[in-house]
Amino acid sequence: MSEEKKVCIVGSGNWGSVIAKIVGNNVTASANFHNRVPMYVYEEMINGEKLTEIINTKHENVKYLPGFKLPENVVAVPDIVEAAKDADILVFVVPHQFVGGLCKQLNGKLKPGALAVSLIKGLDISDKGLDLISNVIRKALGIECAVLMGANIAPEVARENYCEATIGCRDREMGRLLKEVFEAPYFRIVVVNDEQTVELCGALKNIVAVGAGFVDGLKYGDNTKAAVIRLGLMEMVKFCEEFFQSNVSGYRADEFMRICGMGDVVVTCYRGRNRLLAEAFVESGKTIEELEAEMLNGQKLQGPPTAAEVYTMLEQKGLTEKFPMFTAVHKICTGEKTPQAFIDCLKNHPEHMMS
Ligand SMILES: NC(=O)c1ccc[n+]([C@@H]2O[C@H](COP(=O)([O-])OP(=O)(O)OC[C@H]3O[C@@H](n4cnc5c(N)ncnc54)[C@H](O)[C@@H]3O)[C@@H](O)[C@H]2O)c1
Ligand SMILES: O=P(O)(O)OC[C@H](O)CO
Repeated sequence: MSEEKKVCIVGSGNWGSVIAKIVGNNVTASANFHNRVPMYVYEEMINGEKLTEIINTKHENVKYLPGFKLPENVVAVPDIVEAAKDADILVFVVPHQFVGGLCKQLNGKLKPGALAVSLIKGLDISDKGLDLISNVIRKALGIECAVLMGANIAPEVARENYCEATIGCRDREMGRLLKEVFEAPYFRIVVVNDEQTVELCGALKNIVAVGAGFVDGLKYGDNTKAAVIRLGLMEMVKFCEEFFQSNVSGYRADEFMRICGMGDVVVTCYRGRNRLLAEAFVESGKTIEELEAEMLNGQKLQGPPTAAEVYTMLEQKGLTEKFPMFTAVHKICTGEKTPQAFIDCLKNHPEHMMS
C-alpha cells in the first residue's frame, strides 16, 4: 500500500479558506491522503483572541470566510515551517505580494520530493525582470509547481454553486493527483499540460477587471464592458506572445477559451473585488489603498499591483503603446491619468486599426 500523502494549505484568506474546506473534505473521503490538513494562518488578533485559536475551536475563519464551517481536520497553524514541514503537497494560496517572503522561510525545510501547486493570481517583478509566481516557488524551493486557476469567486464556491477550474501541470501523474485533491461534484477540473498560459490568464485578467470597474464607475453600461473584455483579452494574448512565447513552455491560445481564460475574465469583470474597488475608486475619488482598507477587511487586491508590475516591464521594453489598456489601468490607479482617459484608450485602441 502506498503511503498516504499529506497536504498543507499555505494561506487562509478568502480563497485560501474555501480551498481548505474543499481539500479537508476530499482527504477525508480518500484513502490516498492523510486526514490532517495543516493550514498556515498569518496570525492576527480578533477581539482579543488569536485567529488560529478561533479557527481551531469554532472551525470557522470568522475574518476571511465568515458564515462557513471548515472541516475539523483543517488545523490552523501560525508557523509556516511547522505547517509545511511534513507535507507532500503544498497548496500556495496567499496574495502574490507575500509569496516571496514565505518561500524564504521554507527554503531547506521541506520534505524531499514535496510538490507544490499555486492558486495565486499575480506576477513577480525583480531586477531580473518579470516572472511567474510558480517560478518564484520553483526557484526558491527547488520543487515542481503546478497551477490551478479558474472563474472562482470564493464566496460562490463556498456556497457550493457549480463552477470549474483548470489545473496546468506538465506531469500527468502529478496532474491526476492534484485533480483528486481539489475536485468536487460542484467544482469540476480540467487538467492541461500548458501550465504557463493557465497561470498568465489568472494573473492578467485582474488588470482587465480593474478596467471593467472604471467603466462601471463612469456608468458606461454593458456594451462598453463587453469591449473592455474583448480588448483586454487581446492584450492578454499579445502579452503572452511578447514575453512568454520564446521560453521553454511557450504559450497556447487554446487556454484562453478555457475557464481559466475567457471564463475568469468575464466573472471578474462582473463580480470580482478588483471590479468593485475600481468602480468605487471612480465614484469616491479615494485612493485604491484607502478603499482596500475600508472595503475589504484585510483581503488584498491583486489587479493594481499586477498592473504596476506589468507597466514596469512594458516601459523598460518601450511597449506601452502596444498595451494601452494595461498602461491606462496602471496610470489611472496611481492618479497620473483620470478615469475618463480609460474611455479614450478604448476608442483609440490599436486593435481598431486596419492592417
Ligand atoms: N478571493 C477569491 O475569490 C479568489 C479566487 C481565486 C483566486 N484567488 C487568488 O488567491 C490568492 C489568495 O487570495 P485570498 O482571497 O485567499 O486572500 P485575501 O485577499 O483574502 O488576502 C488576505 C490574506 O492575506 C494574509 N496576509 C496579510 N498580510 C500577510 C503577510 N504579511 N504575510 C502573509 N499573509 C498575509 C491574511 O492573513 C489573509 O489570509 C490571490 O492571488 C487571489 O488572486 C482569489
Ligand atoms: O475578487 P477578485 O477580483 O480578486 O477575483 C477573484 C477570482 O480571481 C475570480 O476568479
